[in-house]
Amino acid sequence: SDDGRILLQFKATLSPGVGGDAVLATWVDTRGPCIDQNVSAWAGVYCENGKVATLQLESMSLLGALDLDILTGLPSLRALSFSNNSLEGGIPDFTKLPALKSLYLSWNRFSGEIPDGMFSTMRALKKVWLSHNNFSGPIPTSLTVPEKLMDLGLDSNSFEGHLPDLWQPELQVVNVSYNNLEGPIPVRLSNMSATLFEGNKNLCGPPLLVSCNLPEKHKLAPALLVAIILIAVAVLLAVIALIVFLLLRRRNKKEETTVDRPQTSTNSEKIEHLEAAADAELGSEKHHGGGKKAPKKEQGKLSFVVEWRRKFDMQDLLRASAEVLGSGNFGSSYKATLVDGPAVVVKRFKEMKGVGREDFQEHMRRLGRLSHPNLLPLVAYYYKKEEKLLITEYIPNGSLAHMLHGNRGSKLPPLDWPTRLKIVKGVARGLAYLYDELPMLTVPHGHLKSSNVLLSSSFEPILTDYALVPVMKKAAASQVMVAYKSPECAQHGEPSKKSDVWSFGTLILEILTGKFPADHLAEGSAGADLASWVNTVAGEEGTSKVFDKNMEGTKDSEGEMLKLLKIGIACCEADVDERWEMKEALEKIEELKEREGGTERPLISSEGDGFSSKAMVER
Ligand SMILES: Nc1ncnc2c1ncn2[C@@H]1O[C@H](COP(=O)(O)OP(=O)(O)OP(=O)(O)O)[C@@H](O)[C@H]1O
Repeated sequence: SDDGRILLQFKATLSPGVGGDAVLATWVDTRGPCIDQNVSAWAGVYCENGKVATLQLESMSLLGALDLDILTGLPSLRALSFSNNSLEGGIPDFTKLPALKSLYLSWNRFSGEIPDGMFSTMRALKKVWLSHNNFSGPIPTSLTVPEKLMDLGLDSNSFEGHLPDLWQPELQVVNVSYNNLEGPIPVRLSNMSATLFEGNKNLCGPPLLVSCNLPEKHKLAPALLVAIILIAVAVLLAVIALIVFLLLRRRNKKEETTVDRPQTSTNSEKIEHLEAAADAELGSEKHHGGGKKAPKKEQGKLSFVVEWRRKFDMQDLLRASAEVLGSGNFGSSYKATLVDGPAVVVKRFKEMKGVGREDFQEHMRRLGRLSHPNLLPLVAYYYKKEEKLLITEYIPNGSLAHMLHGNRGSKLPPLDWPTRLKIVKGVARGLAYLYDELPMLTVPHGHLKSSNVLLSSSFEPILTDYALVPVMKKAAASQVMVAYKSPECAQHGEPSKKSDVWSFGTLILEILTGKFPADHLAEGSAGADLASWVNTVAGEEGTSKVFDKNMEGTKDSEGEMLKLLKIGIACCEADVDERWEMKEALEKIEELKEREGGTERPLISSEGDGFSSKAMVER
């Protein structure tokens, strides 16, 4: 095909580093990239209506300069991402692709000035991410031309001069932090979060706390100033009254829904949800008369992000025997055993309303590309405006939460020290991988807790529910993770790059003490987290009193256990600046050893181990 030929020419211009060549190895000239209307056989290439629409070549260690000229032969191309590579040279010339909607060049080594008029013909652009490069010079003023612009990331470069008024009606994020900008922040940008502007030595004015020292002649006459203040106060009061009114109304509504929906889902509820989804699917097909318009028809289908052993569709899921696994903060999970097939887990999300189809799809593809032994791979997703499902493999051994807290009275032996250490190491490796692969996310995991750590038959930990913050409603994202939530999230709702480190620290302490973090929150007062408990008990009664009494295999390993305890406490450092980075925590953990010369615990077989996933109760 034409698209295939062009992409192969483009491939010849790329130089991938270690690992990246595996992706490009799937680009081979047999049938071209778009095997079906909307499916591509080439990794990183996504098709719509049989034409290449998206190129997402992220984290492939691509080197050298980027030449986009060949891509002008792909008229349906709408999104380009080269994030997290080692590309260098000046900004690639994308102006010959005027239909582009998204351009991601973050986390590379691009440098030099960007021509001021470069964006003046790019009217379709919605997302422009140039963060974490070495761009310099002024911010191009033509960035005000794309009037649908929603996200603009210019942070962590060396842009200098004044910040132009980049305001646009659709603009949601404009991040210019960590540059060399100066002067006042344009008034229309002043209601955005201060973190988007920090790290510039000479930027001033709201939302930053630094006021601009205007020259004398610009200072306002005192009477005028008083009038302005009075008006501002009046407006503020009106806004507060409106917010209180809206909040009260929302709370009333919320109370109604909580009464309506009991915490634990029933099987019939699952059927209802899945049926609703399928109805919607069939409905849309009926509606569009057998699919004259292909993009509409695709809406109700499962989209696979990985080549899976056996493909299935919505109908197969409905025919599958189902079992409710639980209902968490994000939504409910069901185990569906496909007719003559494996079991999968269907997770239905309730807090993803309002996330656009393109954003959702783009992020799911990003997740589909991840591959690490300690991460549960995403298999497929289902997108409808009112219904979002994620499908993963079913892991029969249950979760760490279940092994640590749910096995009293059952025949399962408590986890011994070498197994606990193995779990901590695996979690650390999975997290570090997420940090490497998704540097564009502030919180790469975002939902780490013991019920989201599943265990393989050899007790290798498998993380789930990761990297979903970008597709959550903002309010929902900051509400979840109650017991593992870092102080900066709990108090200011401002997550940092180290927020996952806090959750990880809490998890380490949970693994060592056998205590459930939420039990400590229940005790009430501020600072009532697991780390504070550990600190208090260790101080008053000695560290040996902290460890889980049921933990075996600890002979001759007290020194190593104590080191891990200290690592857990260091990760739970309240001061974000003092707290370790993920990388540092991983390095320290890799150095730890289990007891030498001891006997290995017998492994529990993965089949018929006598506990049903139904019993996985969250306390
Ligand atoms: N792929 C899976 N295989 C086996 N068990 C799973 C799988 N995914 C989740 N579970 C288990 O099913 C139960 C419910 O999971 P779910 O993710 O819905 O809720 P949660 O993890 O308790 O809360 P949250 O929604 O906040 O993540 C948990 O005990 C979890 O360990």
